[in-house]
Amino acid sequence: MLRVTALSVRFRRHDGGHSQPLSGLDLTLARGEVVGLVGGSGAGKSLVAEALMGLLPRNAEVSGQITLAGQPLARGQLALAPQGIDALDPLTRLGDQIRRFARLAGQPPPDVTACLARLGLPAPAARAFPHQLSGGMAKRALIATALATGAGFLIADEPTLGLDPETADRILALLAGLAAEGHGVCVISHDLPRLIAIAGRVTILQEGRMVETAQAQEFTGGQLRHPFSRALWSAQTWTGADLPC
Ligand SMILES: Nc1ncnc2c1ncn2[C@@H]1O[C@H](COP(=O)(O)OP(=O)(O)OP(=O)(O)O)[C@@H](O)[C@H]1O
Repeated sequence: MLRVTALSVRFRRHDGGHSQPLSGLDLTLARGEVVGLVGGSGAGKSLVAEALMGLLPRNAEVSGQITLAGQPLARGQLALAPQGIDALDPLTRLGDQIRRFARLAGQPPPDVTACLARLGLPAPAARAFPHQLSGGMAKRALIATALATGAGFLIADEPTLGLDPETADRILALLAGLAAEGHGVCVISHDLPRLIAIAGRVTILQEGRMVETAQAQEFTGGQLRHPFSRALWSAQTWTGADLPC
């Protein structure tokens, strides 16, 4: 079980002050499950991912506990498929990027074709540069590079952003499949209706603070406890049916 307790992030500013965009986040993630992380823009979702991965800049102060099976989380146990496809190296073919991720994580050379096929990507994609991939292929390529590390836990940051509904569904089904294979998968998303189709629990962030963690069925069952959670849900499921013509 990956356990995050009281995770906070503070940035020191040049003027000697500081900002604190994340305070007191608690999160658990077990192998075999998908957990969602949602919130408005700027709520701190990507910060959570970057803090867990140790990717924040030097002026960041991260506090809280991050443990896996009771021990401090070690390098290589958690992988991130970042939000932006610019995280892919624009000058390196995808197959070589997958090999590089595996090598840097101390893994044996991967079967690139199998890595691609696992994400529904065709074998020729191994020879493609990132600019030659569609948005949906690039999102899957980011997941492929993360999986090449061999980590048992994965964070996918906005894996469906900007994709058509069919491709978004396919990517979320892939992530659910990874959980079914035994990964622990945390999905950061703005797309709550799609997210609750695969996530057992969803943690809701508002302006850097966790307002609640709800079971997926609490969204559809009208049982959300916090007003912000209810507002987030109704904003995404509003159909416009009550709009006067
Ligand atoms: N390096 C940094 N220095 C200072 N503040 C930062 C830094 N990185 C992020 N922040 C701040 O942290 C807050 C949360 O940012 P974050 O990227 O985590 O939001 P988010 O919830 O992922 O938003 P979005 O859904 O728009 O991607 C923002 O106010 C942002 O300005």
